[in-house]
Amino acid sequence: MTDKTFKLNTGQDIPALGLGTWQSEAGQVQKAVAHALKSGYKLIDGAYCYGNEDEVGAGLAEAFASGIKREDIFVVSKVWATYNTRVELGLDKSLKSLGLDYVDLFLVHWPLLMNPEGNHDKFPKLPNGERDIIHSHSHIDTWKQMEALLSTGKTKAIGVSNYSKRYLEQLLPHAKVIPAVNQIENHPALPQQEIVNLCREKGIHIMAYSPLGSTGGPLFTAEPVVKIAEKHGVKPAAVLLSYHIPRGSTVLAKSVTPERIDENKKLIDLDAEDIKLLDDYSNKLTQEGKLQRFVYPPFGVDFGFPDKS
Ligand SMILES: NC(=O)C1=CN([C@@H]2O[C@H](COP(=O)(O)OP(=O)(O)OC[C@H]3O[C@@H](n4cnc5c(N)ncnc54)[C@H](OP(=O)(O)O)[C@@H]3O)[C@@H](O)[C@H]2O)C=CC1
Ligand SMILES: O=C[C@H](O)[C@@H](O)[C@@H](O)[C@H](O)C(=O)O
Repeated sequence: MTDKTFKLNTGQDIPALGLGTWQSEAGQVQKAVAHALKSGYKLIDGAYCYGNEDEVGAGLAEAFASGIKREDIFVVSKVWATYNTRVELGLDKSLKSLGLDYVDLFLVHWPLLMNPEGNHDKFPKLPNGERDIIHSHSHIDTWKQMEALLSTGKTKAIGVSNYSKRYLEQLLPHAKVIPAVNQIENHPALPQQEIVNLCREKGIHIMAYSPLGSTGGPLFTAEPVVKIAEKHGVKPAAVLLSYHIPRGSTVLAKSVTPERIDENKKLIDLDAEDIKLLDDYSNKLTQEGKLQRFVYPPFGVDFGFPDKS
């Protein structure tokens, strides 16, 4: 599955499968990135916020030294929320850590501004312990800065992350460049179909994050996932990752474990019966108000996600 790609609205090919690096510890992530690239992965998803782009960069360098070419891989980074009024500076910092002169895709990580002059580079806090957010900032102004990045050559494409339908509808009338991507949490327990449908209509590619349910893979025991895995003789991870391919989405799987990095490449073709089983499960959770969102940082901001609004 590592050779399958989708087309972005920029004309670029984006791999269907990528290695995630959130919470990948320094000391492990270099090896994970190098191992993934040497074993055929073509996409690495990172972010300034993850605090490990130096090690990701060391992994890239290791892969390049083994003969992998820069132009054959797709590197993603994201501007962190304290840099949403300084996106080029954010990108420069990521590029320096990664040891690259461009990324293939640069995303707005979250559509809000945390105080750039606050008491911490990434997570400024107020005296009461809440995150220090500049509520008067418009995410549309961040997007205008993102658009200006394209002429610098430091990124081939720009996109967003954690954008709800409501936020996309605010942004799109003001966008000179339609985001190439919206990276969102997506799995059968959080299909976010209204966002996926709008993105499809507007030509915005979905990158699905936390496909296994994030840390520890809590979705491995979901009933339809187990059933489909047994039917195909694969592990639940293969079902959860494969779910995204017929949806036309790129899927990001994080692992620092070489055996799992290898295992996660082995996606399967889900048949119509499997897809119906997973869709029925999603619909049931939606109707019962039991959707599961695993990544919802304590920003204290209403991002417009129906399960959280
Ligand atoms: N834009 C955004 O705001 C966000 C983006 N992301 C991106 O998406 C990526 C993936 O999402 P993430 O939240 O990390 O979680 P995932 O859903 O990818 O799950 C990762 C967890 O599953 C474990 N795991 C991986 N493969 C297997 C396997 N085959 N069998 C058993 N366990 C397995 C990993 O363990 P181990 O590593 O120990 O092997 C880790 O604990 C992130 O790393 C990041 O790049 C994620 C969240 C938010
Ligand atoms: O990409 C992964 C997530 O969005 C992560 O960057 C955030 O959850 C961050 O740790 C936070 O606490 O705000």
